[in-house]
Amino acid sequence: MEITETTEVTKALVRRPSPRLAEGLVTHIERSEIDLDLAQRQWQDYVDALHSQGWETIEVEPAPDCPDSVFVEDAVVVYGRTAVITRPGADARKPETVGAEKAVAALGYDVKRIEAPGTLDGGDVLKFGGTVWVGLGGRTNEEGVRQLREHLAAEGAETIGVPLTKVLHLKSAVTALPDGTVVGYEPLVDDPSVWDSFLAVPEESGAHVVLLGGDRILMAADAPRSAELFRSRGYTVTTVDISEYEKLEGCVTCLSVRLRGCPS
Ligand SMILES: NC(=O)NCCC[C@H](N)C(=O)O
Repeated sequence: MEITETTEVTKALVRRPSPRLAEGLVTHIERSEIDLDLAQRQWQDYVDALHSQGWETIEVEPAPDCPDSVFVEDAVVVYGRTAVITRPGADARKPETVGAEKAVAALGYDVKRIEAPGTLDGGDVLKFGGTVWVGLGGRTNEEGVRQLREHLAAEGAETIGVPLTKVLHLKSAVTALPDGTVVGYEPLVDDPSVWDSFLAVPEESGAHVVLLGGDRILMAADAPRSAELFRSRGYTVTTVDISEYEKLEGCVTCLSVRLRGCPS
């Protein structure tokens, strides 16, 4: 879709992949070999796709010693003027928050933190229409949800914990279309009845959409039938190949943090 001059420019945080990417964690799938060169090209294509859709990207300082740091969404949850620095459930990922905090503080966000014994990964946090659903699975615990609820209540959000047993993060299972319909690949969704409006998609990565503004969405290239389903509902779909990140249980959602209403 052509971007007109009147399209709102929105910002997104991204973080370039670590040279140690291949050492990233895998939990629910078998480890397979990562092609680092290809991963770097795919990351650049992802960033280029955001630019082509009118987004400005801001790079969080690289964390070369953190293999999973490219999955920047897990380190910070942004809601309105509040940025909640997470406390990732996997110890290897805890140092990633340092750079994320610098980035959001520099942008003028009101910075809050998840403190021990709370744990929370940003990939577990699905926000839509004033409600925040948080997956309670391997990475996020009840105390993490309680602290997030407290931080986001000040922004008027209602935060709800939901069960998560089949995939790494809540947003590995479900995301929301621009009209609020929650999309998920049913074999991997614990309880679709949590959402009033749920649409089953035919492919696992069809469950992952990034909202680009208006009727535009970004999704992975390996879910063509889901893309067709979204097009038939009137959405304009951009696709990116993120195969190397999927080998580490990453999705399109976790490679950026979209900053609508950024303070600066
Ligand atoms: N939000 C996300 O879906 N993040 C993906 C994180 C993948 C990484 N290998 C991890 O296990 O933490």
